[in-house]
Amino acid sequence: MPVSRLVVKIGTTSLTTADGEFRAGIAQALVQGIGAVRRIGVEVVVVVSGAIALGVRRLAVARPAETTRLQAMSAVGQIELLGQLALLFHANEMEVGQILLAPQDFGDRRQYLHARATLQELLRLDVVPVINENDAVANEEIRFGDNDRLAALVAHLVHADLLLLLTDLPGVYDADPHRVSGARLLERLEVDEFERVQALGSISGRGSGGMSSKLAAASIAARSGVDCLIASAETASVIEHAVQGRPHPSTHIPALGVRESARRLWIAYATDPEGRLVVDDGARRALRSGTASLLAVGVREVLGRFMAGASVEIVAADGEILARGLCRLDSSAILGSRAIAVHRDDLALLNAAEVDDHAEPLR
Ligand SMILES: Nc1ncnc2c1ncn2[C@@H]1O[C@H](COP(=O)(O)OP(=O)(O)O)[C@@H](O)[C@H]1O
Ligand SMILES: N[C@@H](CCC(=O)OP(=O)(O)O)C(=O)O
Repeated sequence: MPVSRLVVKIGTTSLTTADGEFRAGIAQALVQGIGAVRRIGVEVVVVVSGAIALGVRRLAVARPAETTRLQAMSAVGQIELLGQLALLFHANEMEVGQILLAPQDFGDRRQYLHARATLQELLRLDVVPVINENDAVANEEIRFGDNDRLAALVAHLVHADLLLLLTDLPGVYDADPHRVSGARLLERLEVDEFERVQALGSISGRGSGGMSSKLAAASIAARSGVDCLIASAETASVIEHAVQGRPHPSTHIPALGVRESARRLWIAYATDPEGRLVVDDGARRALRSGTASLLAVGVREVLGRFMAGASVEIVAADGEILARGLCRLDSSAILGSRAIAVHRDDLALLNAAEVDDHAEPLR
């Protein structure tokens, strides 16, 4: 299928050196690639990472572990990141507009519609939207923690045809090549084959997601009806090749023929569960039907302490993970209650092959 709208995500490891310097050469090549595909009519939305790494370098401190300090680093580095990128875009005769999104924006319908309207307006004005996570104000508990998922949710938001995740390796391997010698690149991977991959977090100390967050992003994309390619930012003409077919080497994760709601994908892949509900067989069957809410009477055990509104994992007694959802009750109020624990609107089944009655048809 020809690509008319592309979301390209460029990771920290591509845009910064190990010392936290901005990699102007790579950035310049990618901006030129974006210019080239725009000239053949492809609309492009860019998601970038690297604010924290640049901020750490600017303030000449060690990379902090503490969230508030990381957020402060991001506030400093974001200015440099967008400043450097804006210079490159302007030099290549493109206008850019910055959007900082928080994860909650995908859980709140009004915020979601606001973000979508602004993005659409930027595209109408022929401006390239450049997005990063709004680290400085993101809620610690439910941060994305990485921009891969953010990019995938943005791909859903703008009805992209393709999500291109650019990183430091040519794609997904069966194991992390930085840790396992002889790891093999997987050229094509279906969402239900992810167990073939030993995907681990980043060890670069700069990027935060690693390959596991890229696979989560690919799942979101697939369930949004969007194809996903994972490739190296250093592959020559990678953006041009991605819209014309595919770059070699790369990993292609094909779209599923559904478009689930963004809110559901946010619940499934971008919230951090604060507890677990172990449910009985009747509740498991009801959940599997895809149309039922989880009633508190079907919950056998509650693990963890959380307040109403928290994200929870829903598991069967044999340990099978069934779903994620936002629980309407405090953890202490579930057992013995006859109320709805997780409403079907706040529930996301975790099996990609599920039938989703809320799925919107593809456009
Ligand atoms: N199965 C895998 N295949 C490829 N890379 C993997 C795998 N598992 C873990 N990784 C790690 O993911 C890293 C890329 O993620 P990350 O450092 O977060 O980059 P980015 O900044 O581009 O998001 C790779 O450098 C690699 O060490
Ligand atoms: N918002 C953060 C993103 C960190 C992050 O997700 O990094 P990466 O794994 O490289 O996409 C930043 O700009 O530093």
